[in-house]
Amino acid sequence: MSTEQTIIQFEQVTKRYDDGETVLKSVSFEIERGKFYTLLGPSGCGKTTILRLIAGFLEPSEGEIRFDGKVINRVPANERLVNTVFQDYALFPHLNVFENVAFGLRIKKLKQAAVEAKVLEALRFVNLKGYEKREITELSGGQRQRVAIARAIVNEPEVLLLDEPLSALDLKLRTEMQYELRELQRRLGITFIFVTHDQEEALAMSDEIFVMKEGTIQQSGTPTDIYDEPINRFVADFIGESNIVPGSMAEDYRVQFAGKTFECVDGGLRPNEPVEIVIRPEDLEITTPERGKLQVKVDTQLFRGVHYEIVGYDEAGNEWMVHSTKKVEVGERIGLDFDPEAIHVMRFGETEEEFDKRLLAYEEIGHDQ
Ligand SMILES: Nc1ncnc2c1ncn2[C@@H]1O[C@H](COP(=O)(O)OP(=O)(O)OP(=O)(O)O)[C@@H](O)[C@H]1O
Repeated sequence: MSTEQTIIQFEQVTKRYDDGETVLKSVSFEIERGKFYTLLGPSGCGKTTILRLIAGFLEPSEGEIRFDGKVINRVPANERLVNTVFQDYALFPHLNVFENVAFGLRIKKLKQAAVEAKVLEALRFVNLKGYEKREITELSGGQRQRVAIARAIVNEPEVLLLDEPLSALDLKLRTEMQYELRELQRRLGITFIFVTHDQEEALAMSDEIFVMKEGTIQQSGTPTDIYDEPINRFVADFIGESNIVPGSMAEDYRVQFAGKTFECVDGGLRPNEPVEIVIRPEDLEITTPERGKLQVKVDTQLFRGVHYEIVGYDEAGNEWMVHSTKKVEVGERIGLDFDPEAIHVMRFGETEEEFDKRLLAYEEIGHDQ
């Protein structure tokens, strides 16, 4: 359902390239004004294709793209209120910082005074005031990145598209730029659509994440929704580390796995229905074998700085990874404790729509009782 807040809408958009390959398969979503969105997924899943469709560099094969409620399938790129920051920044090496940022304004034939005012303001926004005369070759990777952003925001777009803009930076700078970009988006108040295949980056920066696989959106939601309630194995695996083990539903609030029955908070599934269980490594607590809900033999232990990463096997042969500040011994038998809330139950083959429907129906029943 589109609302006043909706700025971009994809309705069953399919994209086939000339070689016949379908790279987007009837994708529908909505983007709201003023939020930070991330398209997250492995290489080749169609993230850049979505950005290029929004920017107007590509036309959909089927379906409709709307901007502010109007269909824009055939509106040329230069008439869209959208700007793109490319992965390689695409700066002009023969122009200095000022002229790189001014480029789009000069094409629009703005007066010199207006160009100066706008360029200086854009440079101030990205903390590059005083760098106007610098050559592009005299800048660090992070500074080039900021010039590319200034060049995009100087046109006052309503939507900024960012295609893996941090991938060329080293880890430390990348983390700094994540904060800067997030902060910049808040200050500008415009919509950012950011592409990455790095799940930590997506979790840290976004209001909403679209998790993609093979030309489809598997799940969309806030970082906590997606982390805590992944709808399937692909999403659970892609976002953070998970223990995923086979099980079956006993009844509402009770699930079986590793040969035992456990209390959980999930429901709305058929009794005996086969399911997959997700428990995050940080939700498992190490205790004695007698006190633990699960008994596990430790196979490996790695020191990861803030915690130990411990991997062991239960008697049914399931692998369990635990993040703990406790040190254990390889070969030791330990107990694992966890809250019913830590168990997340996934139904095989469930789509996002079916998942939402089930949750809603289940919550409504809960309220009536
Ligand atoms: N011009 C083109 N002609 C034919 N196929 C293309 C073209 N551009 C992209 N593709 C194919 O479309 C699919 C999706 O590509 P896309 O660039 O959208 O993926 P991506 O998720 O952005 O990947 P990456 O993270 O590697 O950039 C890929 O299989 C790719 O090979």
